[in-house]
Amino acid sequence: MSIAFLGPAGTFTESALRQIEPDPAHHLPVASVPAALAAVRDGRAASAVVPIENSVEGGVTATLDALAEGTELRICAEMLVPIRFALVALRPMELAQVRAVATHSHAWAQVRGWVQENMPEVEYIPASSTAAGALGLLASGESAGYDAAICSPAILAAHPELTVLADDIGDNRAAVTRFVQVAEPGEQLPERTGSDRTTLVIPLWSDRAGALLEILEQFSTRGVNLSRIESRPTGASLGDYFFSVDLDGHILDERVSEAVVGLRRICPTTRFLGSYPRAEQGVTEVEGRHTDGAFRQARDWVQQLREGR
Ligand SMILES: O=C(O)C(=O)C[C@]1(C(=O)O)C=C[C@@H](O)C=C1
Repeated sequence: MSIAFLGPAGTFTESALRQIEPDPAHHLPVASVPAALAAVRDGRAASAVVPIENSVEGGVTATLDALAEGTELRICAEMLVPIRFALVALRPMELAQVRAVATHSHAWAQVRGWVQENMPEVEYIPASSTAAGALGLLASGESAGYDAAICSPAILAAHPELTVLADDIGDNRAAVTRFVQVAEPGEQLPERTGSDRTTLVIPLWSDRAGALLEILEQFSTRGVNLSRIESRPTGASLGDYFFSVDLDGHILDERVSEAVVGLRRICPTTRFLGSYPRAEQGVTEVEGRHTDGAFRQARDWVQQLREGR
């Protein structure tokens, strides 16, 4: 079965997808992140690849929100894609001649400085993806409603008829986006590698003082490092938030499972979105008192006490 992704071909998401499935015959392009997750939920796709975090813009809110609601899905893999943007048009033109430019909102946010400096008067036209903006130019020409698009230079391989007006225009040249592959729960958990990530959704169950501290303590007392924590409105009412959290470690690590038990006791609607290998190389450092062995030893000791020994 195919893998759904934010299409069309030529998006950064497609570059991420190619890392795990190079054959386009197995790719199912869709128009949005919620549509990609819906394709998994209704069985049209075996899994989906969606962006989750950008090193410049932070969490991809469309993904965080769509994973936090609806039936539970599980992240089973992650991929990193270096982000480089090109400004393309149908013909060579001066930057001053460009009146409107289309791209994805996340891409727009990452070229703001360059645009301000080089095309301060240009109008921004939102597109469902970077590739959709570029292909819209090719499909509709002058009547597209814009005369340039900001997209991945990868699109030029399939569409050499596009003219590059400017390349490498990102405000941060080291920008990277992290993508995740998401499937239905029920598949086996990805194996523990020693360099894993776990993603959780934690609805803030109370707005009393110290509620967030109580959540964080579950992790800190077990030596679990959080690599991302973001609050998102649930949409139910003002002040009603959930936290989207990434932590270093696997649910099969004792320190992580103990932290999740503690969390679930104080926040019974905590959602587990999966444990999966980190894309970056390296091993998660764990202090002696937080290793699996230390947890087991302490538990065995308590067990003996409970047995009256
Ligand atoms: O529009 C695309 O090409 C995408 O794959 C989406 C997306 C995103 O949503 O962040 C992916 C990476 C870039 O940071 C910009 C846009």
